[in-house]
Amino acid sequence: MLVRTENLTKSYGLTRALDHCSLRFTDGQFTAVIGRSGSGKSTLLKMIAGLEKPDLGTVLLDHCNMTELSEEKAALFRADHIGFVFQFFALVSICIIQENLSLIQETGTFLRDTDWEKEIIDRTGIRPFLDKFPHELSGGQQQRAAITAALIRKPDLILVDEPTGNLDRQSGIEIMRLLKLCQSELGITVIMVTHDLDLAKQTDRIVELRDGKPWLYETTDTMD
Ligand SMILES: Nc1ncnc2c1ncn2[C@@H]1O[C@H](COP(=O)(O)OP(=O)(O)OP(=O)(O)O)[C@@H](O)[C@H]1O
Repeated sequence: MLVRTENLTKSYGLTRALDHCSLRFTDGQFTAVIGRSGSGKSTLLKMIAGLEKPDLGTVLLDHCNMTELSEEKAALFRADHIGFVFQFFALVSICIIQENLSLIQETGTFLRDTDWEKEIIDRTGIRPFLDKFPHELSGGQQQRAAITAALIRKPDLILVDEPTGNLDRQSGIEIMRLLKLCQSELGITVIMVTHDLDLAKQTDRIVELRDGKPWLYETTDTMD
């Protein structure tokens, strides 16, 4: 999915979180969004997902103008096209992992594809945990389950916020391997917010936000 933001501007009271932010994320590209705390990274993800409306500017996901959709239509579009992986895992705590995966498949217009479900469960390696509750898993295992949940509806875009923030190093490496697999083998556009420059350098491209505006870097010539 091609993602474009044009002049995206959003203020909260007197704080300008995004300031005429224009960016382009090519179809199938893995981009890291970095920047200091408060530079607007999470706000950018929320706007791209249509979770909040900007004060000014547009978000285009392929040919869909997210900023013009009603809340209901934006929710359906998200369910059909966007997968989310957030730092504090988006799993329902009172449901076992299998139920979590089923819940995700029951919204929007997605027709359940059991072959795909099996494949993705094997690739993320969570089959042994399907009958467990989230609290019975380690942080890395929970994050793998969250990535499975994000992938199970075959999204065109995955939005990731601090995927390895509270994980040990080995689990972090495993999560990055899975995210890279989403891009390289499944052709999904991945946009990942992170504070971790080592993670960012593993992607195709780094975008730095400063005061809600982009500074662009190519991965090969960044900050070494
Ligand atoms: N719902 C909100 N209400 C008020 N202010 C907000 C809200 N969301 C974000 N902000 C402010 O907008 C600015 C950008 O916030 P944002 O969360 O996008 O930054 P960030 O780069 O993701 O920060 P961090 O790296 O700390 O998560 C900050 O100054 C923040 O305090």
